[in-house]
Amino acid sequence: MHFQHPPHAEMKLVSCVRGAVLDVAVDLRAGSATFLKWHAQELSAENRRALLIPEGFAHGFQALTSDCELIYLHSKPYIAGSEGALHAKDPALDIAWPLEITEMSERDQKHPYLTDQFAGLTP
Ligand SMILES: Cc1cn([C@H]2C[C@H](O)[C@@H](COP(=O)(O)OP(=O)(O)O[C@H]3O[C@@H](C)C(=O)[C@@H](O)[C@H]3O)O2)c(=O)[nH]c1=O
Repeated sequence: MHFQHPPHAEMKLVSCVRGAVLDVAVDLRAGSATFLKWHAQELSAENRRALLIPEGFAHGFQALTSDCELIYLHSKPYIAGSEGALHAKDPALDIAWPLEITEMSERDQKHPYLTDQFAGLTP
């Protein structure tokens, strides 16, 4: 589940042009009524939906077919040093992934679980 820390927080518009994914956004905004809650939306070439993910949210997805292609439009440039991430299986998020997670990048497997110290992102 990826995001960029402020002041490089970005908005993303995600669509799936081949296959299907479950696309998930997690609210990381400090003080938000939906802090650490997630929202999932199936995006597919068939349903032609797109998900707009605001600044202050983490984003990730699970492939539902083996042939997915996604397009992301980002509102800010990629800044390597400002990357942040949550673990997709973090119990504090309890994301209901529809399939067993069988593949994850080495980098994404290493993200630590959240602790009580995480107070959220402030713009
Ligand atoms: C995202 C990105 C990565 N990179 C580099 C960093 C790294 O060395 C390599 C692979 O990066 P990542 O492992 O972050 O790639 P990836 O896991 O595909 O990252 C993406 O995940 C999804 C969920 C998102 O929401 C995207 O915004 C992006 O964070 O590419 C760029 O040079 N430019 C970029 O815009």
